[in-house]
Amino acid sequence: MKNSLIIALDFPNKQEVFQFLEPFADEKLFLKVGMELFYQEGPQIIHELKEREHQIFLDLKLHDIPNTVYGAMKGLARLGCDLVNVHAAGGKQMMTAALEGLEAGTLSGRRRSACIAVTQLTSTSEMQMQEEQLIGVSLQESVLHYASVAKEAGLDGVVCSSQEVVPIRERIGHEFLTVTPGIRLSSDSVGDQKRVATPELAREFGAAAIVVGRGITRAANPFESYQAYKQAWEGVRS
Ligand SMILES: O=c1ccn([C@@H]2O[C@H](COP(=O)(O)O)[C@@H](O)[C@H]2O)c(=O)[nH]1
Repeated sequence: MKNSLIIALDFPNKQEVFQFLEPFADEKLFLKVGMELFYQEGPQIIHELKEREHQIFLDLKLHDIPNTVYGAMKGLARLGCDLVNVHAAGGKQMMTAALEGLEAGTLSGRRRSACIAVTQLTSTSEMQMQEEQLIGVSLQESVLHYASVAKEAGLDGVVCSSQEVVPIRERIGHEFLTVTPGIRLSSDSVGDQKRVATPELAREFGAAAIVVGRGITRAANPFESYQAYKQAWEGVRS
């Protein structure tokens, strides 16, 4: 998981996924399946990607009452994904229930999926957070608070922007995973993301993994673009 580049498969169906993956035939990738693809293709898409020996982040961002999240995670655990997630805003009890569900549903002899919590979406700016969520602290404080609650609930890490990686690692420790979307090369358009960073900057900050979607999937040459992101992300690690 550490030092991974995770490709967000934001496609409407599996035909487009497998067409996208054609040039990557020799690569074992870390792939993120989100709501768009999972709601169309269901669990079968996970089985098919795992058969090809890719690692999977199932990004469904569960957020509901603890009992419902427990049941949902128990079911998802059987898919054997490497990483799953919830929204930290669901609270500590909900996050604990998510972990309990995962543990209850993990098949014997298998490792349970790592579970992380979304703090503040990378498409949220400080002003939006304060005005729309009526949160009266800085965005960094809000992210740090959610990260601390996720740690107390026993989760393995968080989804945050690269900009919050250093304070999270200082407060919670270097083993706590920081998975960072909102990654752009300096030549890319930012789109709907607000808190962005280049792969180089994410590496310098110490992010555990970066998530890249459109910069690769919508590139004229996705394979070349993947190589460019990978080179920038891997750089020379200290
Ligand atoms: O805070 C978050 C949480 C999840 N995401 C997901 O990551 C990718 C990013 O895609 P890009 O095309 O590189 O912007 C996407 O699947 C989001 O659902 C996020 O961006 N921010």
